[in-house]
Amino acid sequence: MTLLTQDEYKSIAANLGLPTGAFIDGKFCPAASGKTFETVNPATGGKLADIAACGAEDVDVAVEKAREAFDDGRWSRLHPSERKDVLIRLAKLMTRNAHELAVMESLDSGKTIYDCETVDVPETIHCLKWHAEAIDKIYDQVSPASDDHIAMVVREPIGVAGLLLPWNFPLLMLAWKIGPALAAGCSVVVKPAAETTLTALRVAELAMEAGLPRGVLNIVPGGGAEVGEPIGRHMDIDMVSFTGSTVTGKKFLSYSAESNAKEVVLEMGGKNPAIVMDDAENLDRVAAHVVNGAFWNMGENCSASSRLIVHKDVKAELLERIAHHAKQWNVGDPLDPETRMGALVSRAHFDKVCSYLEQADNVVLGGKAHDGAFVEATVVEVPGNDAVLAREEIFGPVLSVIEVTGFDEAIRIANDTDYGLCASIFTANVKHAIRGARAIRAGTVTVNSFGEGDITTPFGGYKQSGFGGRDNSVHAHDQYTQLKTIWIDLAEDADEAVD
Ligand SMILES: NC(=O)C1=CN([C@@H]2O[C@H](COP(=O)(O)OP(=O)(O)OC[C@H]3O[C@@H](n4cnc5c(N)ncnc54)[C@H](O)[C@@H]3O)[C@@H](O)[C@H]2O)C=CC1
Ligand code: BAL
Repeated sequence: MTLLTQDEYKSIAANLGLPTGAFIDGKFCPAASGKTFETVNPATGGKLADIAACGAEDVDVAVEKAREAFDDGRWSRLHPSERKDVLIRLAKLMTRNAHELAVMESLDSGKTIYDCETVDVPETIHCLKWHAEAIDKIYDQVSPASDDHIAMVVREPIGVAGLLLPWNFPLLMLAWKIGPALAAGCSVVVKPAAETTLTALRVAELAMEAGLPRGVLNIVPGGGAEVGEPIGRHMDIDMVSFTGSTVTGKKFLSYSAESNAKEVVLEMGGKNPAIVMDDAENLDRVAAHVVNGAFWNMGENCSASSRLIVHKDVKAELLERIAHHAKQWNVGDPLDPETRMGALVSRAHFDKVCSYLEQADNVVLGGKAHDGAFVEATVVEVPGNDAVLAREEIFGPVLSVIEVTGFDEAIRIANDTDYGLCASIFTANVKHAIRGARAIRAGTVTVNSFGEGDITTPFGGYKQSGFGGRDNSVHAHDQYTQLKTIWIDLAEDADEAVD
């Protein structure tokens, strides 16, 4: 991806046509109530657009249209390779409109244009392509039944899926959900986070241009109580896949139990440890990974390494090197391609992060907040793992440092959390690396690096970080399909028939 100049990005921003309606049955429409809500650029506080503020009535229409599309087979019963072709056309259209999508994403969320151009947009496109390419290569099975029977085990699309998105990776989380759901043949009703609705609406428009039949992809903007809960409680939605906070995620279990027992997949919060042992090689490289893990996307990342669990013998040197690397994470105008840390997503979230900064007694680095929802890369030493800053998901650029004296203590502290999304361990000792990776109760453990794996590896959490399934990889496909057994009797006579 070739980056443009700040002026060129500003010019794209000034000329953007922003989508503002709900997207239902292949077209934009106002909310049934006629209400709208403002979406703002968190870096400036300026209004970007008034978006349709939908409610339960709009969810009902979107589900009805999604169900119609699913039942008549206009998408669900296409040959998988035909679905693949449409999704690949969508990926190509997104590539053609990549700068526009990146600018829209940056304006709406405060993310840096650098990340939008180099990560969010290309990974979104890659994700859609990957699931499209996979779909005609995942085979059904014939079970090893006796000579008198043949049994087929087939995967069918689950039906209408409700997809609930967070604001920290608006495009990428859309792709993580619609990629496998649409490839599998489902119809979907998407609720973007109210803070970041624009790019999902634009993708829906591009999907129509790519040839996706109407009714298959519906986007219903609005608030959690107004749109999210009606999706969770809807009697004609077959499953929901949610990414967001643990508090809200858990509500979907009640919604499901109190409605139609729909399947629920939850990808929730994290308080992810980065363990650095005294034998870790190349502390400079380790520091670069720790800084990237803690501050990338302003720490607004469920997999952010927000707890540094470091051996006392290397702590001083590591903190020095962290300070050196953190200086490169400059705060600035998100549309400047040199900026590495943009604005937090909203004034409300900024206030929440600032309230944590106020509780920090021993700030080693940063600690300052600036108007326009900007927070510096911050490192805080905490007295132990019981400190609020070590336990709660801050979702901002704040790294809490906990000192330990040995491997077993490091693992115990790493696991002393309600969460279990990701973890990393830095050590040259192969036994510690493997024992640590096995002992840490988290869905992804990286060794000598920070990361989430990639599209080929499943992503999701243990404990209160996840429930019911995984995003990414072929396993994501499981969420959006169900298994059916077709049992065929081949017996010739009555005796064999009842065996
Ligand atoms: N793990 C993750 O990826 C994310 C974690 N968070 C954490 O959550 C905190 C709060 O951020 P929020 O935006 O409020 O996250 P949230 O978890 O409340 O929002 C996620 C999605 O759920 C919807 N929602 C909210 N309340 C709902 C309800 N009662 N019923 C149904 N749907 C509902 C939202 O509109 C949004 O689309 C953040 O400070 C951060 O700590 C936020 C976003 C992503
Ligand atoms: N890091 C991808 C998932 C999330 O932050 O919500």
